[in-house]
Amino acid sequence: MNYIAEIRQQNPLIHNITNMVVANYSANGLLALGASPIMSSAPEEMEHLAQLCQALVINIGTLNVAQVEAMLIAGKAANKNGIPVVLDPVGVGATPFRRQTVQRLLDNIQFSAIRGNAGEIATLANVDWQAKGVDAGEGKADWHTVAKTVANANGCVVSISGEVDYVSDGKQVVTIHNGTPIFPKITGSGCLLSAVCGAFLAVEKTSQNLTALVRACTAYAVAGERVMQGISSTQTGQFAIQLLDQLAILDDETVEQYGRVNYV
Ligand SMILES: Nc1ncnc2c1ncn2[C@@H]1O[C@H](COP(=O)(O)OP(=O)(O)OP(=O)(O)O)[C@@H](O)[C@H]1O
Ligand SMILES: Cc1ncsc1CCO
Ligand SMILES: [Mg+2]
Repeated sequence: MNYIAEIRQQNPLIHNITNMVVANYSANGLLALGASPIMSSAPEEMEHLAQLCQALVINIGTLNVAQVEAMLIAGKAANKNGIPVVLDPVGVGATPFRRQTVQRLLDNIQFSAIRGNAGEIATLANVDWQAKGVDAGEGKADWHTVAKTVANANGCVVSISGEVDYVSDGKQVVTIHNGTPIFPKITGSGCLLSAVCGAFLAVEKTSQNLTALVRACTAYAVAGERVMQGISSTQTGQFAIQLLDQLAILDDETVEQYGRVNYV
């Protein structure tokens, strides 16, 4: 399937319950790609939004108690309506509140995909890890096993982003060897990727969630590589802006041509 063409044609509405750092950037990134964003965390309107939207993205970056209530209502309503739900467990290892909230979300919501950096997914797999706040941090793990384990434990697709991205549905593991080390130098690059995963899942009507996630992660990393053809590795501000520009002109053929994807 040509996911990007489908997104531009269908213009899916993506509901994001996200953090205050990245709300604007994520909304602009979804618009650039050809989807439509709506950002909302009001518990009062979660059920109504589930009637209107084609995907839900839950991001725990700047949690508060009211937002957790909204996430639970929205996630359950999305499940009832058959809308895909993505979880970005931002900084889940950092505090007990984040850990407990992610556990509640996983216990009450059936996610289609979980997308996080190495530290976040290592935490979900109970791997010993030195995360640094919301950043990936340091440690060693067998990522094939971690991706599979977390996918099987939660009955969904799991994507671990980093120098290599690992995507698994619990059976297969796919590695993606695209991207640029400047990505972690801008805040919210992973949060936007999770929103982009929501847009790809929104147009995937045959439950090929592994394929949708692989294509989303490949497309996004290729867009980043194309930005770096025109700027230097210290131009983080330009990178943030021009990533939006590249998402706006990216097409499925380019992703196919430049994607370095291994099915293991
Ligand atoms: N060292 C690297 N080399 C190449 N690509 C990278 C590298 N690190 C991250 N990426 C790419 O950056 C993108 C965002 O992933 P990253 O792991 O930085 O997210 P994140 O840590 O969740 O970000 P944030 O929490 O700031 O939103 C992905 O497409 C990933 O492939
Ligand atoms: C910096 C930061 N703090 C909470 S969320 C966030 C955005 C990157 O995940
Ligand atoms: Mg992140």
